[in-house]
Amino acid sequence: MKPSILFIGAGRMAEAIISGLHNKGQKQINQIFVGNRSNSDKLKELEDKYGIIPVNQLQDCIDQVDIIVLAMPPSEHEVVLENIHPFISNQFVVTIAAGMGPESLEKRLPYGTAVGWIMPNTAAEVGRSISLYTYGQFIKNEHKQQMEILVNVIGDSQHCTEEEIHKLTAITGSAPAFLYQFAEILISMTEDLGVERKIAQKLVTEMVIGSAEMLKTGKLPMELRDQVTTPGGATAAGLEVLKKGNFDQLLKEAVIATNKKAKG
Ligand SMILES: NC(=O)C1=CN([C@@H]2O[C@H](COP(=O)(O)OP(=O)(O)OC[C@H]3O[C@@H](n4cnc5c(N)ncnc54)[C@H](O)[C@@H]3O)[C@@H](O)[C@H]2O)C=CC1
Ligand SMILES: O=C(O)[C@@H]1CCC=N1
Repeated sequence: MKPSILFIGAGRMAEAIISGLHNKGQKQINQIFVGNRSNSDKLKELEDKYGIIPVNQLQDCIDQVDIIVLAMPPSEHEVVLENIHPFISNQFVVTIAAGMGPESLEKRLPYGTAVGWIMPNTAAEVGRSISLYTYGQFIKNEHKQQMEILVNVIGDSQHCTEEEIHKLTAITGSAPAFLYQFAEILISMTEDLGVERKIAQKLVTEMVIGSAEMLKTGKLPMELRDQVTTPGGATAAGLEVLKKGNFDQLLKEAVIATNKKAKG
């Protein structure tokens, strides 16, 4: 039987997964219910775009669903799990929140509840997330199939341990923001050189896409960097500035700070 899903939280990440289910998962799922803390306009928008069923009282629909996706901020998990606890029978409860692994879900749900954790990224919006996922201890085959539906409609995926996801949250979940920061600076500098914003954005975007395609060939980043860096040439002068400014160390510190904050 095709599973029905309840999303709790109707933000950016929930919409990206709902959109993926709408576009690619229609044949594999039954109904999608969505509940939000506030903002009924957002639920109406999702209803119009994807045909979801808006939910006012979560407890009214929990017994109609097979999967519950927790798509609200990590800080809201405690209260939401306490509220839904009495209504959980045999639903598969999956969180997408940073720092909220299966262990913390199991502690807050009835003993024996099947739980999972997905760490997606915002490229889910275009079906290109690399999503990390893991399970709790009460998982059955049907839950693995349900997890596959969720991760496959938003891109590629990698099964990990809970501990690995804690450590990799910065790398696959947050580092897109680091890359966008990098792009923003280059675009802004290009504009400062007198290039129109639209063109500047195109130049930097195509440079990033081309570089990503090169990485996909399987060549090592070091090898690709060396290909760009003519000995004694222009790029070497730029890389030297990054080295002197401790770019490597700064990036490492950003990763460590992100994971520290995510784990709470
Ligand atoms: N944005 C990102 O790149 C990623 C986000 N995540 C996780 O996804 C989750 C959602 O993040 P975003 O979609 O970016 O945030 P968002 O701010 O766009 O969405 C959060 C949604 O949760 C709702 N909400 C808040 N408290 C609630 C409650 N008590 N009950 C029901 N709904 C409630 C809000 O109204 C909002 O619709 C977070 O837990 C975050 O850690 C995970 C990976 C990447
Ligand atoms: O910033 C955050 O907390 C979330 C987790 C990974 C990406 N965004």
